[in-house]
Amino acid sequence: MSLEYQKPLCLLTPFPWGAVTPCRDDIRQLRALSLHRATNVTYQSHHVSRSKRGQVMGQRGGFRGCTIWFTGLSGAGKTTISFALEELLVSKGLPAYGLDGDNVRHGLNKNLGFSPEDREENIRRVAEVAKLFADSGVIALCSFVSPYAKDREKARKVQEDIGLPFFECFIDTPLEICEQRDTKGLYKKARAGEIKGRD
Ligand SMILES: Nc1ncnc2c1ncn2[C@@H]1O[C@H](COP(=O)(O)OS(=O)(=O)O)[C@@H](OP(=O)(O)O)[C@H]1O
Ligand SMILES: Nc1ncnc2c1ncn2[C@@H]1O[C@H](COP(=O)(O)OP(=O)(O)O)[C@@H](O)[C@H]1O
Repeated sequence: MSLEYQKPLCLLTPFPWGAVTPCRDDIRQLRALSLHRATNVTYQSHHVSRSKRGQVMGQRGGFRGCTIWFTGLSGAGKTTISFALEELLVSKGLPAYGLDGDNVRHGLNKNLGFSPEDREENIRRVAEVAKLFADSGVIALCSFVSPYAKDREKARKVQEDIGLPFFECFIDTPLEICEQRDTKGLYKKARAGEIKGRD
């Protein structure tokens, strides 16, 4: 498959000393290119079926793989609920794993910030990871602000396209309550103009 751009990378902004830095449109194009960089790759089928995996996962037998996706404001209670559910499921012999925004951003996604583009990429990667967990028979519990419906819909599609259930759960805590909690001091910083939605 060839990947050619209709539009050339023409919007480079020169620095006074002659170096160039890509502008936002260029970054979008570069990112789109980097997301589809590999060519000549062929999907390799596994020899183990989901039901076989289900037989060896957990103490309860049967395939349980799915994704439960918690979305909501910072401070809404996503992590609390997700990790409590993880504990409950594991205590009942059901394999579960909590993938949390703060944690994933320390590792896999530590090169991403909070611009709309970075949030989109954050959710795309996590959806792919959750798909692998779910396909292996684990209940993937994802707790991410994931503010954009289109990104959550893509995450759902990634799972449902291969027959894995996906449950979206909106933690509907009002902004005023989240701001009162402000466990990380982010709302205070945002009100003070120290951080913006993109920072
Ligand atoms: N600007 C800004 N906006 C939102 N969140 C911020 C920001 N800066 C840092 N943080 C911290 O990062 C956590 C959110 O990461 P996510 O990966 O869930 O965000 S997103 O889904 O990509 O929007 C979020 O975690 P939670 O508070 O648990 O939601 C914050 O601790
Ligand atoms: N249902 C709840 N009722 C009251 N406080 C809660 C509830 N869920 C979470 N909290 C508290 O709110 C704060 C933020 O919760 P957290 O799970 O970290 O939110 P998020 O992951 O959405 O940012 C924590 O101090 C937590 O103890």
